[in-house]
Amino acid sequence: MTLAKICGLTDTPGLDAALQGGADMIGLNFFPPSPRYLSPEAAAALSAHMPAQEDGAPLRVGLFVDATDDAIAAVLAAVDLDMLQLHGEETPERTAALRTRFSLPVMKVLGIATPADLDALETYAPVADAFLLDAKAPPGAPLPGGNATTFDWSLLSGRPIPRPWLLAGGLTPDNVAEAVRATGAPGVDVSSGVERARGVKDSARIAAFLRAARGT
Ligand SMILES: O=C(O)c1ccccc1N[C@@H]1O[C@H](COP(=O)(O)O)[C@@H](O)[C@H]1O
Repeated sequence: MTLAKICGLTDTPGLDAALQGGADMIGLNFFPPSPRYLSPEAAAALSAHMPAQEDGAPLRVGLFVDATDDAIAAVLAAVDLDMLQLHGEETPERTAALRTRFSLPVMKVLGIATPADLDALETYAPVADAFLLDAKAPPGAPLPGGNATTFDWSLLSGRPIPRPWLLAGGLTPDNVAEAVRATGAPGVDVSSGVERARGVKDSARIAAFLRAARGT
């Protein structure tokens, strides 16, 4: 079954929809410019609504963009995370250092627009536990992700991905089944596509996305 991550949750109705729909991972956004940003305290309050890990809770993934060690440490002092999502320009060396420093698995994000962008898979494979393949942010976009932009999925065809991976970028309840069919992605990640306004999650769209992803 296709794994599903709901990213950028900010409130309990959205979290409840993700839990009830059987999300495998939830994303907490710690990039201050994002409309989905959570302070460490807000993330801790939201996380308190999650069931215990032994009761089958989804993995809590912390999204960071070129964050300092201190910023990540401040988050981890407030809320338990199961994985770090690195959505910035973190080098392989920085990725390895964060993985070691915080003893957490790391999902490195690669922005994809051309076949050459996939060459980074080999560079990061020794230091990343998983990959997230997202559309490269359009020029002038205010954020490096969360822009509701798809990329040309055919770029992935015939390209082995050397770690577990999620497909992201412009996914919605309406296109996720086709995205999985076209790419063979073992998992999918969504933020904008399950919102009713920028940064505001919609429970019905979360449920529909998870149904559609599950059906694949
Ligand atoms: O969602 C954000 O605000 C965000 C900010 C900075 C970096 C990444 C962000 N979101 C991630 O972007 C992808 C795709 O999002 P979308 O579904 O196209 O909106 C997803 O991995 C989010 O985790």
